[in-house]
Amino acid sequence: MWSSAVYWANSWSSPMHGLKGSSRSRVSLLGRRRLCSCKSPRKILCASTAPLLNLGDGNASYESNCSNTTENLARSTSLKDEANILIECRDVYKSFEEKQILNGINFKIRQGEAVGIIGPSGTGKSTVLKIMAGLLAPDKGEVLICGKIRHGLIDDEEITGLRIGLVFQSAALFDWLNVRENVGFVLYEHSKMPHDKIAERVKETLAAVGLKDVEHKMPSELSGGMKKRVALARAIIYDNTKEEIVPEVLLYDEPTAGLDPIASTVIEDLIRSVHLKGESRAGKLGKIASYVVVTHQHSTIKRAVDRLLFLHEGKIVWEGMTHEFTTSTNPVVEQFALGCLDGPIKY
Ligand SMILES: Nc1ncnc2c1ncn2[C@@H]1O[C@H](COP(=O)(O)OP(=O)(O)OP(=O)(O)O)[C@@H](O)[C@H]1O
Repeated sequence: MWSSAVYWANSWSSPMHGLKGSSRSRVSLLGRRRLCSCKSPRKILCASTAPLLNLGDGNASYESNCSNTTENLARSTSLKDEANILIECRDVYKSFEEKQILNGINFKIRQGEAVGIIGPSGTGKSTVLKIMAGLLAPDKGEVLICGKIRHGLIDDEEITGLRIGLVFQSAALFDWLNVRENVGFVLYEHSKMPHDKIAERVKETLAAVGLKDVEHKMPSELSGGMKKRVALARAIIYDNTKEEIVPEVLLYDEPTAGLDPIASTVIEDLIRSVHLKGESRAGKLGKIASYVVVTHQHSTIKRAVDRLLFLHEGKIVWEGMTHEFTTSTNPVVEQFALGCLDGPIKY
């Protein structure tokens, strides 16, 4: 049976920011094992053994052009299909001290979906990702992983069969490790692959995100866009010597924040493309998995997302396909889409 695992696909700002108590102590165990001396926690990985994905028929191809980027996954995903729900939030509430952030949110992430979470700043989008990833527990409500209620946080032993990766917003690659060690982290920590094979996988994965000859560089020597690509490589690297690749959902928190339009396009296309490939030792293509992107950028919504959830005042107030977003007559969505000062959203 596959095991579930939540990992820090990419710890842009400190991954421990916002974590308290047991979560913090568990996550703080992340560090070098072979790369440093501490022991790794049972099921928490620092980067992904992400299955790179196909669209189910094994023949899916990805064209990185403007016209078709939002359509492929949408076609393969029927919203009426209640089967294959990978993650579900049921009536989830969360507050921080006196402040009520989530007020009973409900949504499902199905196999193969590319979902965006949008909404005003401070409305709780990152909190939703952390709850989905199991880094924060809801005060009330349930999170179901592959139909099973998750009772605890990331080290829940009961959930099997799905990996959940969280890709943080700000570039905080481990600054004491070079690019090879950062990208290969999960393989050094959690696989039996020999180091020379890991180095090969790192090289291949860096090539997949358009980088070469950077393995020996330190994060401080990289531009912001390069750091994001390195972090993406760390999120998608996987052990291809295994017979099976564990299905996975990747959660991206503002992956294009702070990038120029062209660098954003590169990342958006990478987010799409890395979900369409992947092969295990047995030559099996990776299982279709899904991803969720929290973003404020229109280009990211258009290029990297098929379905949108709009979060406002602690609730999902609108849900629809990306192309419906700009034509919605929901006043909250309309105001947000047009960037108007007048409307129900108050700043
Ligand atoms: N660990 C925490 N402790 C206390 N307050 C928190 C914590 N995490 C988040 N918050 C608060 O919860 C609210 C929602 O934060 P969150 O980061 O989820 O919003 P967001 O919608 O992702 O915001 P943005 O779009 O600006 O990134 C904010 O007011 C934030 O200050």
